[in-house]
Amino acid sequence: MACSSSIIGVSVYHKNPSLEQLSRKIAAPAAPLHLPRSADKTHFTSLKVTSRLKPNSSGVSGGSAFVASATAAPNSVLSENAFKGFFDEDNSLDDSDREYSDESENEASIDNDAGNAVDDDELSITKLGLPQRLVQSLEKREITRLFPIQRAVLVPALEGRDIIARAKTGTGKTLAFGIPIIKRLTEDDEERITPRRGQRLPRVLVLAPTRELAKQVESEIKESAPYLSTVCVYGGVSYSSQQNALSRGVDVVVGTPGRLIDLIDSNTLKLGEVQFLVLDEADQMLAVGFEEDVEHILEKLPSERQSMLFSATMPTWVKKLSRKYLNNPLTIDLVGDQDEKLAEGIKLYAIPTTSTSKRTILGDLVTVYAKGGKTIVFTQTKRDADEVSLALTNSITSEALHGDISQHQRERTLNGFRQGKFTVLVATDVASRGLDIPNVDLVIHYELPNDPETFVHRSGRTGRAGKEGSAILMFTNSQRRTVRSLERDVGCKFEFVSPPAVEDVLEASAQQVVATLAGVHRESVEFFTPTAEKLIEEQGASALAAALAQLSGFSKPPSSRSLITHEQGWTTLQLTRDPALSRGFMSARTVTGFLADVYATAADELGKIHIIADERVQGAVFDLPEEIAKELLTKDMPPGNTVTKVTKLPVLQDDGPAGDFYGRFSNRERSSRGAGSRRGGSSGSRGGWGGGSRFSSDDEGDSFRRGGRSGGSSWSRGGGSRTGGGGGGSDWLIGERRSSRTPSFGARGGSRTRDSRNFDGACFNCGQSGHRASECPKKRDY
Ligand SMILES: Nc1ncnc2c1ncn2[C@@H]1O[C@H](COP(=O)(O)OP(=O)(O)OP(=O)(O)O)[C@@H](O)[C@H]1O
Repeated sequence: MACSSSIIGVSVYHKNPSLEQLSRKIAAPAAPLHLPRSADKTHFTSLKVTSRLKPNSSGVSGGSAFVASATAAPNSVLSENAFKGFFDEDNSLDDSDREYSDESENEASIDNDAGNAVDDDELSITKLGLPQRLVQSLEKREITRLFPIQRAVLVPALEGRDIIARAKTGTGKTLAFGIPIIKRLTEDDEERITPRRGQRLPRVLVLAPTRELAKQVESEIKESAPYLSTVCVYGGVSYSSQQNALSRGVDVVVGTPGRLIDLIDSNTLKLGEVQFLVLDEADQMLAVGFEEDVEHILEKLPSERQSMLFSATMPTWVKKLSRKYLNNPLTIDLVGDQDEKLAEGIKLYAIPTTSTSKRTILGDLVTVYAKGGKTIVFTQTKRDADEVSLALTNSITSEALHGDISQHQRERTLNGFRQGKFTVLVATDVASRGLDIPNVDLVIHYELPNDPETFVHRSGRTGRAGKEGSAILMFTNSQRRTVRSLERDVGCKFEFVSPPAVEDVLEASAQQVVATLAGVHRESVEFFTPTAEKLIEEQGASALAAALAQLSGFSKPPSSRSLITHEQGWTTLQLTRDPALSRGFMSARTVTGFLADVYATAADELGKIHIIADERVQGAVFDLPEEIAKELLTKDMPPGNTVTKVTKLPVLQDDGPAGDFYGRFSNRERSSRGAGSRRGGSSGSRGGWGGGSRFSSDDEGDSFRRGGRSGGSSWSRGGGSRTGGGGGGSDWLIGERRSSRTPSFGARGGSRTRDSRNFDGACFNCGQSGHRASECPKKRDY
């Protein structure tokens, strides 16, 4: 688990000045506190809990609300922006708070770590006094025990309290409000002498920021209480079916603000009997510009009602909304101020890329990390979502989802994804909030999210309901600092990894193919068995290997790929020198000089160079075109020098330039894009890996190799620069400087004169400047 887990508290506070004061002011009876055992493991590692028992007016057995003090978090921006100081402007408990607080007869603090027994039964839905019909439908869905947020909300909700709540993604917030509301409606109906029939008006209104979320809430409520009439209304589809459904009589209306207003204003939706209001993802309402609409709707609701607001953060508008429209709300915060904001079970990786290489490696990430399961890739723009999805489709089934896609198509796409008709959904942040798609194994942040909350919500599409998943953040060097702040803000740690090596992709592909074999029909297997037996007899295991390669899409061997630039057709090699046999320090120039002496063609074709950070190692990694790298590896090396092919990059010096580096050099970086002539390597039918078309780089320009190198990235040695002097200054800028100073050596493909008169670099052999190692007076025999 990449994210560290620390204290998670359940904070229940009235207009509280601080959690500590709260602990004193809202004290609790010394009643046994029942916390979920599972919560101990998965949601709470350390919990300072104060419990408070209300008279059992709720009808819930063992009805205890719990109050916990989470230790203040100095480092959590998310929390700070969210709930911290929510009630700062009103630091004292008002009369109603006191009244509520005083209802307790006993007061006690219970330290859960001190060993309070947790009663498993407490969370069992059969022990909560819920209506039998509700219990049955929940059990049918394999929901047998409450999740912590559901447990925390249940009692105060049943007591009629207004509630503001926050919990991590995928932890069951929908049923947190759903269960108490359904219980109240169900019991209300059961107690009626004359049943509500015909044109009954809605008793519950749920507001959601997106159509997808609204539909999801609708289906969660419908599945839990099929006997209630639940209608979902949202824009982008015709009014008539929604109008008809409302006119037939309804118990619960779930909707997005725009369409709700239309229906209210046309008098189709009447809110006069609404008893429960739920605002789901309230902060997101603000983000998508629904503030006015939401307020307009809230104004139309009966003042006698119970309101519950779920929000990940507490921007000013949401605070204002709570003050204006909620009645003395109880705040339940299961995230806490100093903890990681991500659900447990989400493993986090970060991968350094460039804007070009991310396209190249995306498919491989999906292959290696999702292992054939479902993946959601998040992009910043709709255009990117379309393009990335299209490019992926060459090798992996994929669809795009964003706001420009028609509502019908969005639903079709989501259904197809849910049903596993395709495995990769490429989406903008329209899908980052609330979407509950079971068994998403991998989330890829193709672009950095705009803020920590978005990161949490995107990542939270995996690892839901206690399951495991992975999230990968792709970032460029200029974004390295942002990644670090993200770690601080979210309270998590990334595992920094390199893009998958060719071998990893092959292995993962093979495993996926093998997994699919189990699904081949027995009769088909029988039909092919004689041929298989004959093949095995003739060719042994290689026949099966060939079949696996073909099925994996690798009928031809894939070309290698640079570990530095991720460019196809390049190989990354490592040069290591024995310090006892060499002088001076390793620099880019050293590499150039070394190659010039050992294999001049390699020096000509040299790509990027990085020096290894470990000071005990005199070494560098560098890129060469695949064939030239192979050739170099056959050459005799001078004593004390080793050249090897690397599959994983060592830690490199100056691993990332300062944040403004790409600002200054961004044009150069862009001009160096493209796989150029190395594209179209030798990959098989897989559609691009190595063949350049898994993510064809055509649209990215073509300048890197041919002629473009000298103007390439400032991280690359410019074309032909090997003979340039470039004394002093950063190694990384050498190529560029030299190519302008010594043009005769710059143009690749042109005649390359090895003229020592122009050599002002250092000798690889003795370290003196002005001559090459081959001309070194102290030349060793090798
Ligand atoms: N008590 C439970 N036991 C088992 N599964 C549950 C339970 N409660 C909810 N679930 C399931 O967990 C999944 C996540 O629930 P839900 O979508 O309500 O989470 P959420 O907290 O609203 O997530 P998000 O913050 O991403 O919107 C759903 O598939 C839901 O059916």
